[in-house]
Amino acid sequence: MEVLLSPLESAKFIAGNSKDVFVDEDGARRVAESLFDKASAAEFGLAGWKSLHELNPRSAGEEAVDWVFLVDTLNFSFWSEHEDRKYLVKYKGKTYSGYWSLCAAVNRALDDGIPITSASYFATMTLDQIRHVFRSDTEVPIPLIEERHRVLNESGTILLEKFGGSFLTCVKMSGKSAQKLLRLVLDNFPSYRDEAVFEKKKVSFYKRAQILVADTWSVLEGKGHGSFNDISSLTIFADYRIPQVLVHLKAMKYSEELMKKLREETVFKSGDREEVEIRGCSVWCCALICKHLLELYEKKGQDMREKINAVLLDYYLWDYARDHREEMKDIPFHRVRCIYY
Ligand SMILES: Nc1nc2c(c(CN[C@H]3C=C[C@H](O)[C@@H]3O)cn2[C@@H]2O[C@H](COP(=O)(O)O)[C@@H](O)[C@H]2O)c(=O)[nH]1
Repeated sequence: MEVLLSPLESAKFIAGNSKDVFVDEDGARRVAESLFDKASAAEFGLAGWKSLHELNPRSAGEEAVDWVFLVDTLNFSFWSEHEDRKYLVKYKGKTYSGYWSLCAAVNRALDDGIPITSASYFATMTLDQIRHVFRSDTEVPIPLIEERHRVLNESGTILLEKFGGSFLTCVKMSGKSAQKLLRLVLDNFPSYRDEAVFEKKKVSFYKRAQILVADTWSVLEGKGHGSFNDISSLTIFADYRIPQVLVHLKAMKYSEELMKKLREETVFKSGDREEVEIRGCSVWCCALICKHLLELYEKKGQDMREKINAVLLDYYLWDYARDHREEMKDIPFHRVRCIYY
């Protein structure tokens, strides 16, 4: 087996050999043009991570970084088999679904005095304690509860043994490099190794590892230990929502055969060709959108490389997908049960 390709190299290779998913270059350019005015607005920037999302930590201290590590260790697989029967968590008078239900459950536990973000606690949590912390306010439990138990015990034990129980220690070791922090996470935490084989090449997505680095950058407000000088080298995070919004915005297309399988709610396995093509083409499509956006600003004599990168584009598109659920209901998302996204 040859060398493992980086997420960006993987995306380019997959998009160049994909059979059922197509990146539409003109569509990507049109999306960039539609984002032109928004890209310089506040909600597109780093500050939006806190100002737009009430469940995210307000502070930028060690406990906020630990919150990010815990949440991103569990940041996977929130989709439900039936849209009308799903895992929901009520918190401070509001009902949260999907990814936000995870954050609501974590904040509910902290309010109840459960030190859920402390490695010394989650390293040895029992399955029953996990069931209690992530209990649902419907009859539908959080998906993959046993896997969540396993990855929490595993990650907590490693954080204790190698980093004194604090993810901030790991961040400090990265020397303000996003790529070094990404490498530290991948080398030490097995559940973050999100890889596949495509056309006999080893490809990578590293969705949770990259979003962990991005959320660390965000919670530290791009300052101090979080002032990563290479944050623009990250790709978007290949989940199951970004592909949906890219198809909705006509920057990406599926073959008829694939669309039929998605509409039939086929459950794919992690590493299936269709899944790898959907994820890889999404990453490549967003790399093109970023490139076009920067070129549009350059034509206006503006260097926006500090303001526009795949992380901020991803956050914007993910929030867009959340806010336009109704308009996007005819675009199916791909279903995989896994711990990677
Ligand atoms: N590409 C990308 N995927 C993301 C996120 C987030 C939340 N993070 C940020 C959001 C606000 C704050 O700024 C957080 O930093 C969750 N997901 C993924 O989505 C899926 C859940 O979707 P739904 O079932 O609709 O809740 C699941 O695979 C989950 O892993 C992101 O930002 N980008």
